Amino acid sequence: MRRGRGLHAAGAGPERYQGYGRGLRGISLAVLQALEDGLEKADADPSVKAVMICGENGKFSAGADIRGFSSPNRQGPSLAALVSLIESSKKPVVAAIEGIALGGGLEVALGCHYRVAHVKARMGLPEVTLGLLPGAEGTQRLPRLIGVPAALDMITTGKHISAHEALKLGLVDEVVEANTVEAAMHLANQVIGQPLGPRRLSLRPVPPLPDTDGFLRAARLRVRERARGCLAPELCVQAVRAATELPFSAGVRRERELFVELLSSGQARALQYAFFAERAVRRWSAPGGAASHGAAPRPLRSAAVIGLGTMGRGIVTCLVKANIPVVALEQNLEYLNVGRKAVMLLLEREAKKMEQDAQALDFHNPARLQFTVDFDLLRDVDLVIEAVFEDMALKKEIFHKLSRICKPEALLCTNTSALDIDEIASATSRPEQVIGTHFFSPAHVMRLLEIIYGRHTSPTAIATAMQLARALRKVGVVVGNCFGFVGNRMMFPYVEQAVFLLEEGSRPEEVDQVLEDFGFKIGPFRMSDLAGLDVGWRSRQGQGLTGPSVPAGTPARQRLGRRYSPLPDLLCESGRFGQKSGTGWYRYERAGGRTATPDPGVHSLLAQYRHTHGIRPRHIDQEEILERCLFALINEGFAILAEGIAAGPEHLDVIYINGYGWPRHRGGPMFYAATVGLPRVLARLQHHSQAHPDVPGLRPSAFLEKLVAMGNPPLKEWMSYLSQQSPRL
Ligand SMILES: CCCCCCC/C=C/C(=O)SCCNC(=O)CCNC(=O)[C@H](O)C(C)(C)COP(=O)(O)OP(=O)(O)OC[C@H]1O[C@@H](n2cnc3c(N)ncnc32)[C@H](O)[C@@H]1OP(=O)(O)O
Repeated sequence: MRRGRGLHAAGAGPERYQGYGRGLRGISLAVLQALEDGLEKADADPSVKAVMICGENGKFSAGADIRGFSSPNRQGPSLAALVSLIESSKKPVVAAIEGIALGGGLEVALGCHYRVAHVKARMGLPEVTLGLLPGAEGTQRLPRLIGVPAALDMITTGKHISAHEALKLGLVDEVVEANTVEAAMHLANQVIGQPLGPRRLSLRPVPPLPDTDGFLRAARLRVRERARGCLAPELCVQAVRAATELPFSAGVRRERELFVELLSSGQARALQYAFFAERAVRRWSAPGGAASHGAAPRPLRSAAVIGLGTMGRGIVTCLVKANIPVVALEQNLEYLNVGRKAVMLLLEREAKKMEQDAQALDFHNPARLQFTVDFDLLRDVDLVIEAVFEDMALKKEIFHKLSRICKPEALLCTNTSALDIDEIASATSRPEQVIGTHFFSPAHVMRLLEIIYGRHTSPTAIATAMQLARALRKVGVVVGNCFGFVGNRMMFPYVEQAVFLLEEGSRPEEVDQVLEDFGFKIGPFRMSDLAGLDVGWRSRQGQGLTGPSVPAGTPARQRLGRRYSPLPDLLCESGRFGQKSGTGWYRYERAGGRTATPDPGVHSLLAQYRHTHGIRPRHIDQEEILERCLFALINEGFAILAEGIAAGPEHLDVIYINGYGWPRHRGGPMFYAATVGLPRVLARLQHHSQAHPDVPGLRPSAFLEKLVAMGNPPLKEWMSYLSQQSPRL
């Protein structure tokens, strides 16, 4: 609720109370105080017959100030008390909901006796995504208004719903296309004198279900399954259960207890950190001095995608969904037809998911989506995304062609997960226009877009790529150019450590279980099977780590002077490529099957391998599995920060949460390291590297050592301890 239009009284002439804070920054104490004062004044003033509450600048409220939850000095009027005050007003109170009513904002609206929403308004209780629950009595009022199933869905998912959905659910009384404030005032005038008792949600019973207990038990299991290890969804279910079992006031007490439990959990802090980290990475800077505030993006009115394999298809789909006309190009008609069919299938599915907006996709219209084998059609596009397979020579050939054909200002993007952006750019006459855009599979689903600048990439190109991320509704993170960039570079030591653990005595399913219990969606071996073991195999062959180019006489477990595990290569040599072939680190019901079963074939392969190399298997406990995998990944993160490849630890965390299945309620790997404490991370790495001196990835990074020596400063200060960042732009 914002200054100027915070609270209006309707009836004997509208009256205005001022002094309300800044809506999108959350409801401040000043807003709470002003609303309380305004309501008391309105109740005491006989000339005021009804009250209308609205926001400023077309936004009702984004809810409580999230930064306030971690402030130790939270004092002043409480939001819950204000909501009760609104509900108990003797004069009808109408909420005029424009823009957004989220969290505490929606709870204020639930305290009102009537709610009018603008047709474009969106409403929700997203507290669960911040590790909390709607603690201003929302878990008690919403089920009374819209019933347990719909309320539980909103509260446990935090999803935003449209005004039309809200009307269908009975959350709002009216949806208007014109002036919401006037419509609310009109309604307020109409209801003057009508009894308010039935409109006070705290006095209503919760609509009964045939088997409320069974419904809530099933819901609890569902949320546990959906958000493994995450507390908030489960406590949300408990709060709604309280609404069904207790009188309103006791339910509110229970809600408060659960809220306090969540607030003091580390998970709320981690989730709120993730919220702000995702916003912080929008402000990018690169070591040469280029930064988001000084760079304007170019318009993105049309795009082309080269290569219609798995990645290209997903990228075309997200461009079409973002309303950007696309030219999709393949090398020959045969591949083009296969790609076209696959893209159309994806778009049909997306259209079905979007239901009423499906028409808007309009993907049968050639002006929106065109398939071709003719490079000439790329002449006028604003943006090209090359998504062919990871072959440097092929990519360079394509970029050479693009630099001859495309208009000079076109942004030339390469979708690569590891290759050198500078080398690709060197094939063009305009390296300042070349940038890496690393999409994650499936590209139309995954939220992350890693944006990699090369030595010559211009600030305008970076700004335009960030704009692309926003248009595609993705989280764009700008990083520097190195092998594997940020995400994959940190992933290598994690997976490598997991494989060393197999050599020493673990089984794939044991390692996966530990990491899945930690909260990863899938462990490293299931993940490798899903991605296809042949992908890494080809890459290692290209690097000369396996295959015929390995010099004769190279020891089986040594490469380039360091320990190497050939286990993944052995699997591939025996035709185990993961899900696609029906066998990998696990066995599947058929080629292309998805149900992983521990495979005795892999167990005997491991036993044989250990025997061949004289390794005596040992029992490896969960703590060692977790520490060696996670701390190796985090250790690489510190090296990346020290090299200036990323502007801060938030970047690494946002990449891991959005692209690699890192559990959001643990805040990202670098936040996790800060939670564990850097001295402990360092001590455990030292311990493991002493125990396994030849295993790579465990020797602590110099930056981690430095931070510990400097007294373990808080995460937001880490970067100030780097003496110098390597200029990369
Ligand atoms: C016993 C004690 C009981 C206490 C009970 C308290 C119960 C109430 C709890 C709550 O209300 S928790 C908050 C619930 N609200 C939210 O989760 C909304 C969060 N915000 C958003 O989802 C989005 O910001 C938006 C509102 C949908 C707008 O998205 P958009 O992309 O347009 O803008 P952003 O870049 O995301 O935001 C702009 C700017 O505003 C900051 N911000 C937004 N909401 C809040 C907030 N609630 N608190 C503090 N700051 C907020 C956001 O960080 C951005 O800041 P900058 O990056 O520009 O600095």
